[in-house]
Amino acid sequence: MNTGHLIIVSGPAGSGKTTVCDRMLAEVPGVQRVVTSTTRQPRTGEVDTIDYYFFDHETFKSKVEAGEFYEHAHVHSNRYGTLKSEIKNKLAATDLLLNIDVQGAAQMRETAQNDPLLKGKITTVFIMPPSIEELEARLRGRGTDAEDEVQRRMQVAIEEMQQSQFYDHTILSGSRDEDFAALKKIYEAVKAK
Ligand SMILES: Nc1ncnc2c1ncn2[C@@H]1O[C@H](COP(=O)(O)OP(=O)(O)OP(=O)(O)O)[C@@H](O)[C@H]1O
Repeated sequence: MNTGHLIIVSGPAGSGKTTVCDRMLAEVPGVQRVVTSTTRQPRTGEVDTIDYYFFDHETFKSKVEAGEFYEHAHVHSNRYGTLKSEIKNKLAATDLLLNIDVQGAAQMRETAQNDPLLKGKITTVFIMPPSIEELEARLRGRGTDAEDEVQRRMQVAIEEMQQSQFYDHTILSGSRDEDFAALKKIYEAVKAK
Protein backbone atom coordinates (compact mmCIF):
# COMPACT_ATOMS: atom_id res chain seq x y z
CA MET A 1 0.00 0.00 0.00
CA ASN A 2 1.20 3.51 -0.72
CA THR A 3 1.05 5.57 2.40
CA GLY A 4 3.45 8.41 1.61
CA HIS A 5 2.88 12.01 0.75
CA LEU A 6 4.65 13.93 -1.96
CA ILE A 7 5.57 17.50 -1.11
CA ILE A 8 6.45 19.52 -4.19
CA VAL A 9 8.56 22.58 -3.43
CA SER A 10 8.90 25.13 -6.20
CA GLY A 11 9.63 28.78 -6.80
CA PRO A 12 11.86 31.02 -8.91
CA ALA A 13 15.58 30.31 -9.24
CA GLY A 14 17.32 31.71 -6.18
CA SER A 15 14.20 31.77 -4.01
CA GLY A 16 15.77 29.25 -1.63
CA LYS A 17 14.13 25.93 -2.60
CA THR A 18 17.28 23.88 -2.37
CA THR A 19 18.30 25.45 0.92
CA VAL A 20 14.98 24.71 2.61
CA CYS A 21 14.67 21.23 1.06
CA ASP A 22 18.18 20.22 2.13
CA ARG A 23 17.35 21.24 5.67
CA MET A 24 14.12 19.24 5.66
CA LEU A 25 15.98 16.18 4.42
CA ALA A 26 18.68 16.59 7.03
CA GLU A 27 16.45 17.29 10.01
CA VAL A 28 13.04 15.74 9.48
CA PRO A 29 12.91 11.95 9.73
CA GLY A 30 10.72 10.07 7.28
CA VAL A 31 11.26 12.41 4.34
CA GLN A 32 13.37 11.47 1.33
CA ARG A 33 14.34 13.28 -1.81
CA VAL A 34 12.86 12.50 -5.18
CA VAL A 35 15.92 11.72 -7.28
CA THR A 36 15.42 13.26 -10.71
CA SER A 37 16.96 12.27 -14.04
CA THR A 38 19.30 14.04 -16.39
CA THR A 39 21.37 13.61 -19.53
CA ARG A 40 24.10 15.90 -18.26
CA GLN A 41 27.43 14.42 -17.23
CA PRO A 42 27.89 13.65 -13.53
CA ARG A 43 30.01 16.23 -11.73
CA THR A 44 32.84 15.08 -9.50
CA GLY A 45 31.44 13.24 -6.52
CA GLU A 46 27.94 12.82 -7.96
CA VAL A 47 26.64 9.27 -7.76
CA ASP A 48 24.14 7.67 -10.13
CA THR A 49 20.77 6.92 -8.45
CA ILE A 50 21.73 9.04 -5.41
CA ASP A 51 22.21 12.51 -6.89
CA TYR A 52 20.49 11.90 -10.21
CA TYR A 53 19.65 9.09 -12.53
CA PHE A 54 22.16 9.73 -15.28
CA PHE A 55 20.94 8.63 -18.71
CA ASP A 56 22.42 9.10 -22.16
CA HIS A 57 20.28 11.00 -24.68
CA GLU A 58 19.06 7.81 -26.40
CA THR A 59 17.89 6.21 -23.17
CA PHE A 60 16.24 9.40 -21.97
CA LYS A 61 14.38 9.76 -25.26
CA SER A 62 13.10 6.19 -25.17
CA LYS A 63 11.83 6.73 -21.62
CA VAL A 64 10.00 9.88 -22.71
CA GLU A 65 8.41 7.97 -25.58
CA ALA A 66 7.40 5.15 -23.24
CA GLY A 67 5.65 7.69 -20.97
CA GLU A 68 7.93 6.96 -18.04
CA PHE A 69 8.21 10.57 -16.86
CA TYR A 70 5.73 12.72 -14.96
CA GLU A 71 7.49 15.74 -16.37
CA HIS A 72 10.57 16.46 -18.43
CA ALA A 73 12.25 19.49 -19.93
CA HIS A 74 15.17 20.69 -22.01
CA VAL A 75 17.51 23.04 -20.19
CA HIS A 76 20.28 24.33 -22.45
CA SER A 77 21.48 21.21 -24.28
CA ASN A 78 20.46 18.71 -21.63
CA ARG A 79 17.25 17.04 -20.56
CA TYR A 80 15.84 16.70 -17.07
CA GLY A 81 12.85 14.78 -15.80
CA THR A 82 11.01 13.09 -12.95
CA LEU A 83 10.48 9.37 -13.39
CA LYS A 84 7.13 7.93 -12.40
CA SER A 85 8.83 4.78 -11.11
CA GLU A 86 11.02 6.82 -8.74
CA ILE A 87 7.99 8.28 -7.01
CA LYS A 88 5.89 5.13 -7.14
CA ASN A 89 8.57 2.89 -5.66
CA LYS A 90 9.58 5.24 -2.85
CA LEU A 91 6.15 6.53 -1.92
CA ALA A 92 5.26 3.08 -0.64
CA ALA A 93 7.80 3.44 2.14
CA THR A 94 8.40 7.11 2.81
CA ASP A 95 7.27 10.69 2.34
CA LEU A 96 8.96 12.46 -0.52
CA LEU A 97 10.21 15.93 -1.25
CA LEU A 98 10.52 17.12 -4.85
CA ASN A 99 12.48 20.32 -5.48
CA ILE A 100 11.48 21.44 -8.96
CA ASP A 101 11.30 24.57 -11.08
CA VAL A 102 7.98 26.30 -11.69
CA GLN A 103 7.39 24.83 -15.15
CA GLY A 104 8.14 21.35 -13.89
CA ALA A 105 5.76 21.79 -10.97
CA ALA A 106 3.00 22.83 -13.39
CA GLN A 107 3.57 19.68 -15.46
CA MET A 108 3.57 17.57 -12.30
CA ARG A 109 0.24 19.01 -11.19
CA GLU A 110 -1.22 18.32 -14.61
CA THR A 111 -0.07 14.71 -15.00
CA ALA A 112 -0.72 13.87 -11.35
CA GLN A 113 -4.39 14.78 -11.78
CA ASN A 114 -4.96 11.62 -13.79
CA ASP A 115 -2.66 9.44 -11.75
CA PRO A 116 -4.56 7.33 -9.23
CA LEU A 117 -1.47 6.80 -7.10
CA LEU A 118 -0.88 10.51 -6.57
CA LYS A 119 -4.46 11.59 -6.09
CA GLY A 120 -4.83 13.18 -2.68
CA LYS A 121 -1.16 12.66 -1.89
CA ILE A 122 0.38 15.76 -3.34
CA THR A 123 0.93 19.04 -1.53
CA THR A 124 2.41 21.90 -3.50
CA VAL A 125 4.43 24.69 -1.89
CA PHE A 126 5.61 27.87 -3.58
CA ILE A 127 8.62 29.70 -2.14
CA MET A 128 7.93 33.38 -2.76
CA PRO A 129 10.91 35.74 -2.68
CA PRO A 130 10.27 38.53 -0.13
CA SER A 131 11.04 41.12 -2.81
CA ILE A 132 12.61 41.40 -6.22
CA GLU A 133 15.60 43.16 -4.66
CA GLU A 134 16.16 40.32 -2.20
CA LEU A 135 15.86 37.72 -4.96
CA GLU A 136 18.49 39.58 -6.93
CA ALA A 137 20.71 39.72 -3.86
CA ARG A 138 20.32 35.98 -3.33
CA LEU A 139 21.13 35.19 -6.94
CA ARG A 140 24.18 37.44 -6.82
CA GLY A 141 25.24 36.22 -3.40
CA ARG A 142 25.24 32.64 -4.64
CA GLY A 143 27.94 33.68 -7.06
CA THR A 144 27.09 30.97 -9.58
CA ASP A 145 25.36 33.05 -12.23
CA ALA A 146 26.91 35.54 -14.64
CA GLU A 147 25.38 39.04 -14.73
CA ASP A 148 23.29 38.46 -17.88
CA GLU A 149 22.08 35.19 -16.39
CA VAL A 150 21.00 37.01 -13.20
CA GLN A 151 19.04 39.50 -15.31
CA ARG A 152 17.40 36.74 -17.34
CA ARG A 153 16.45 34.81 -14.21
CA MET A 154 14.94 37.96 -12.70
CA GLN A 155 12.63 38.40 -15.69
CA VAL A 156 11.56 34.77 -15.55
CA ALA A 157 11.06 35.04 -11.77
CA ILE A 158 8.66 37.95 -12.13
CA GLU A 159 6.48 35.85 -14.44
CA GLU A 160 6.77 32.77 -12.27
CA MET A 161 5.65 34.64 -9.18
CA GLN A 162 2.22 35.01 -10.80
CA GLN A 163 1.82 31.26 -10.53
CA SER A 164 1.82 31.04 -6.75
CA GLN A 165 -1.99 31.08 -6.83
CA PHE A 166 -2.01 27.56 -8.27
CA TYR A 167 -0.20 26.08 -5.27
CA ASP A 168 -1.66 24.71 -2.05
CA HIS A 169 0.66 26.88 0.07
CA THR A 170 2.90 29.87 -0.40
CA ILE A 171 5.80 30.53 1.93
CA LEU A 172 6.86 34.15 1.90
CA SER A 173 10.57 33.64 2.28
CA GLY A 174 12.16 35.17 5.35
CA SER A 175 15.26 33.92 7.12
CA ARG A 176 16.51 30.40 6.47
CA ASP A 177 15.14 29.37 9.87
CA GLU A 178 11.74 30.90 9.14
CA ASP A 179 11.50 29.17 5.77
CA PHE A 180 12.40 25.84 7.32
CA ALA A 181 9.90 26.29 10.15
CA ALA A 182 7.16 27.15 7.64
CA LEU A 183 7.82 24.12 5.44
CA LYS A 184 8.05 21.81 8.45
CA LYS A 185 4.73 23.13 9.71
CA ILE A 186 3.06 22.44 6.36
CA TYR A 187 4.52 18.94 6.36
CA GLU A 188 3.34 18.26 9.91
CA ALA A 189 -0.15 19.48 9.05
CA VAL A 190 -0.25 17.14 6.03
CA LYS A 191 0.80 14.24 8.23
CA ALA A 192 -1.75 15.06 10.89
CA LYS A 193 -4.68 14.91 8.45
N1 LIG B 1 15.90 32.43 3.59
C1 LIG B 1 17.00 32.85 3.00
N2 LIG B 1 17.56 34.05 3.32
C2 LIG B 1 18.68 34.48 2.70
N3 LIG B 1 19.36 33.80 1.77
C3 LIG B 1 18.87 32.59 1.42
C4 LIG B 1 17.68 32.06 2.01
N4 LIG B 1 17.45 30.83 1.46
C5 LIG B 1 18.43 30.64 0.58
N5 LIG B 1 19.30 31.66 0.55
C6 LIG B 1 20.48 31.83 -0.29
O1 LIG B 1 20.00 32.23 -1.57
C7 LIG B 1 20.72 31.56 -2.61
C8 LIG B 1 19.72 30.77 -3.46
O2 LIG B 1 19.21 29.68 -2.69
P1 LIG B 1 18.97 28.25 -3.32
O3 LIG B 1 20.15 27.81 -4.12
O4 LIG B 1 18.48 27.38 -2.21
O5 LIG B 1 17.76 28.60 -4.33
P2 LIG B 1 16.98 27.70 -5.37
O6 LIG B 1 15.59 28.20 -5.36
O7 LIG B 1 17.19 26.26 -5.05
O8 LIG B 1 17.67 28.06 -6.73
P3 LIG B 1 17.75 27.20 -8.12
O9 LIG B 1 16.36 26.98 -8.57
O10 LIG B 1 18.53 28.11 -9.04
O11 LIG B 1 18.50 25.93 -7.80
C9 LIG B 1 21.78 30.70 -1.92
O12 LIG B 1 23.00 31.39 -1.91
C10 LIG B 1 21.22 30.52 -0.52
O13 LIG B 1 22.23 30.31 0.44
